[in-house]
Amino acid sequence: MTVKLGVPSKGRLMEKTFEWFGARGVTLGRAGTEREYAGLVEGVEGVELILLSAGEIPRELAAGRIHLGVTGTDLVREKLSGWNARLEMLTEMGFGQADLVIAVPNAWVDVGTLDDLDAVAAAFRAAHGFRLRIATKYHRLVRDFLRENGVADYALVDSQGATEGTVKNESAEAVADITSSGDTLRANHLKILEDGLILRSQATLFRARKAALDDAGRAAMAALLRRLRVD
Ligand SMILES: Nc1ncnc2c1ncn2[C@@H]1O[C@H](COP(=O)(O)OP(=O)(O)OP(=O)(O)O)[C@@H](O)[C@H]1O
Ligand SMILES: O=P(O)(O)OC[C@H]1O[C@H](OP(=O)(O)OP(=O)(O)O)[C@H](O)[C@@H]1O
Repeated sequence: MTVKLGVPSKGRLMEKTFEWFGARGVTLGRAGTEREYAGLVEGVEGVELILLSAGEIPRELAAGRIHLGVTGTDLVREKLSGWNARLEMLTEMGFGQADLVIAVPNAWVDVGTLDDLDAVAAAFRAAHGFRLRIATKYHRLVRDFLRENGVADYALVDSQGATEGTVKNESAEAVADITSSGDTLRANHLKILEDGLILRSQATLFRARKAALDDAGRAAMAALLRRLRVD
């Protein structure tokens, strides 16, 4: 039985993951064209590369359909309740660093903290007859964070991309999204609340606790982890 390794299928996470494995003597690559999601592995026996959306990797690991997977800690925490019981974090990989934050328009000069947001949210509802909208794709993490911080009078609006644009487009008043350099927030005239950091994330190698392996698979897993120096 081969060890199934799930890696993001595109963009910076895929490229950096290939580099990270390459630096440890394991060559990962695409088989065929850019649109083909089969992978190649060289330098270690018995390992199969599966290219997947970064957002699907947590669930594939939890279901035991892949044995190892690379994705952001933000996506694992968002997609899996009780993630720790289902996945084991093997190593942080030192790239894909990003912060999940709550941001509001720069023009809201009186709003700098979550308490201010809470106050504005109540006033907003009274004035407009609907709740202040926060656009995000991180529903679980944002709801938990706002509940813990006593902010209740809001509605989440689902946004699967270009989230910072929702304020200008008037489909939300605030956003909860990933920021790295801060360029996207600045370009969209948004500021992070002083206590608005929900979590810090980076690309991480995870192992599925549930995925079964036979003797040959266990030997391949041990050899791979030795090579990656995470055993
Ligand atoms: N600007 C950024 N800099 C560094 N890491 C980032 C940045 N934006 C997102 N990430 C991280 O990259 C990972 C993948 O992000 P995202 O879900 O946006 O990927 P995607 O390319 O849209 O993937 P999918 O195929 O799932 O749609 C997440 O863990 C996220 O934290
Ligand atoms: O702080 P910055 O360095 O500007 O990076 C942050 C941006 O990067 C990500 O978007 P991505 O490019 O992955 O596109 P998306 O909108 O489809 O998520 C994230 O959603 C932010 O929009």
